[in-house]
Amino acid sequence: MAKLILNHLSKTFHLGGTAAVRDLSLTVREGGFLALLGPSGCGKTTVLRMIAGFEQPTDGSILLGERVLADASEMVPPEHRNMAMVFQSYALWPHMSVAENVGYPLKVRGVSSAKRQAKVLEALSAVRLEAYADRRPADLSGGQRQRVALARCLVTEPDVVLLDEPLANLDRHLRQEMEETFREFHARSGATMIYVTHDQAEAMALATDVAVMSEGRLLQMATPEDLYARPEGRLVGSLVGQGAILTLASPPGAQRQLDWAALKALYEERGMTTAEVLVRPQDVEVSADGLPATVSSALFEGERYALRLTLADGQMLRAFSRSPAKIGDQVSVVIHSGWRL
Ligand SMILES: Nc1ncnc2c1ncn2[C@@H]1O[C@H](COP(=O)(O)OP(=O)(O)OP(=O)(O)O)[C@@H](O)[C@H]1O
Repeated sequence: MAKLILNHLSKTFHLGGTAAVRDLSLTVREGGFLALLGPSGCGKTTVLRMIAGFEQPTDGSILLGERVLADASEMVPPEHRNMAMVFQSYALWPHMSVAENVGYPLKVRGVSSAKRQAKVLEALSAVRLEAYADRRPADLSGGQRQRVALARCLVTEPDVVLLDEPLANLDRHLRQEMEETFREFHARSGATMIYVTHDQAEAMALATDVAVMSEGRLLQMATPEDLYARPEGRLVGSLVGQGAILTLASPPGAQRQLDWAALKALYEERGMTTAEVLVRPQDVEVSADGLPATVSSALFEGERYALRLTLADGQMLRAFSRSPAKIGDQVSVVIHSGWRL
């Protein structure tokens, strides 16, 4: 195994058309779990299909370690890349049992029946489906089918596992359960995984690294923690986690993490040049002596109220509150921390 390198990768489907992927460079470390995150149409699937070998780059190259998998002039066919792809639709054979489905890629490769059986059992136990070996896919739940698809990709011991929105068809409860399965699968297989999703919570929960894309470009790649705490630019800031973006007077210097004293001063200054500052709801304290605000919406979430607040100048903030609040309430807020985008 080795790291996967995307080097100035571009893809244009039609001559003279707009590029689906533009000059995208990133490295997925060996055994890493990368989520490709971005809105619909931003080019995530096209990146995944280029890595799998279903599309050829128009420009740039893809390398697995030292080995060039594809560039604009040549390309290693998908079956010679030792990668496995898991789709939303599972793509299981309905007429085969679970065990036969899982063992099929080995059968195609001419692996002996005894060896196949052992590998199939091992893969099924990795996704906790040993007891279902003789069932047909039609007799399984959506989550179980997805686990069969995962087991089928595990048997071939791929270097890289590619997942294209694999949980999109599942309900919320099952998604959480499957997230756990994916994490476990990643830990057990040691495979490098690349996971396409437009769901930021899913990307953050699963991956060791998240690459945020927009309009074919890579905006930022970082660990989930870093992406949340230090997003680069408005798009990443609004896509990852909850928060509100305030327009304040531009702070002097290059400092990006701003405390209450700085934020208050910048809010009141109304300078000529402005800066955008991301404020997370947990950094807003309601009922502390600070800026006057009006509650514009209050949503009871069980353990707390999620509030939208309107400041005196009309700007919006999000906050959490333990005590009940209702629309129209006048409050005072302190913003403990903000991140200059
Ligand atoms: N085979 C194709 N021929 C022409 N254009 C294509 C083709 N595949 C994708 N595109 C275009 O490339 C752009 C990126 O598509 P892609 O499917 O990679 O986006 P995505 O981020 O995966 O979106 P989604 O989340 O909706 O699947 C889109 O504008 C799409 O219309």
